[in-house]
Amino acid sequence: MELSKKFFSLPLDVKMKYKINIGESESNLGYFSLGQHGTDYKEETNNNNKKNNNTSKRISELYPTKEEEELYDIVGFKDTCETFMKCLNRFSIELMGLITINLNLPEDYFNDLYLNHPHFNLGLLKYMSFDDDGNGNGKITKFGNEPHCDWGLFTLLYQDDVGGLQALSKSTGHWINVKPISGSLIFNIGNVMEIITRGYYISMFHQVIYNTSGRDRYSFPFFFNPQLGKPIVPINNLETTTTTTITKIGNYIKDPNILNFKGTYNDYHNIEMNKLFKKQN
Ligand SMILES: O=C(O)CCC(=O)C(=O)O
Ligand SMILES: [Fe+2]
Repeated sequence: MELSKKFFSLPLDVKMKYKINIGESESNLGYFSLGQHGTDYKEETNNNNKKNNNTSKRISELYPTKEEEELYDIVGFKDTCETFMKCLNRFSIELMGLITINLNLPEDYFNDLYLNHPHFNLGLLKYMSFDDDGNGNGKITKFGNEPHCDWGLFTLLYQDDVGGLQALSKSTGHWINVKPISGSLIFNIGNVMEIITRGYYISMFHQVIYNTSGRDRYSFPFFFNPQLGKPIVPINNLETTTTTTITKIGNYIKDPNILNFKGTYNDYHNIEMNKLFKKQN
């Protein structure tokens, strides 16, 4: 937490050295400055396990070098991010095991499909606190993070104690505050989990409200996804009771035919990336 606060307090020109490179294959990696997200009022940097799976085509560095860590007083930044990702990856694999139990599948069901080389991303997010109320022309136009569903299998999210994350209740259609609980992680189902379980688990619309709390908010989402080249394979013989009912909130459209998706995780990732860039252009 302290290192991430220090990272975000570096001068903008330093942070921009690690900026996202739109057009690269993994263009969601790196640093996004405030204002680069349309109506989202957040700063963000994303790292993944590219060193471990050797699939990254990213050219520029994602992290400050050792010398830069010394220079900017953020010694341990890269190591801490990598250790955190390693622990969350191990925990995610355990969670996939628990999911097999819940679905009455053999315990090793997901091993070859998704768990040999999972693709994961760690986001470090800062939602700066603003003085205005976020309203324009009487309606809310500003968000911390616009309503959306996460894309992959699931997300594990650490949030500080400021608050602002909300999840959409399917039964009432109202936003519910996801109150910070010290020492906890939030488990959030993503779209790919909905596809492979044929809607047994449904991905959750969530948003972060525009921060006017008087304190900057920090959160660390860890996105756990299948390997990019692996096909998304729906589980046979799974009795499903529900299907996606809510498909559009704000600017985010969740494909109403999501359960018919066929292709690799990379194909799915590209569909979502294209939606994101279309929205931003
Ligand atoms: O900051 C948060 O609490 C949520 C972040 C989030 O939803 C995301 O990055 O996908
Ligand atoms: Fe999210």
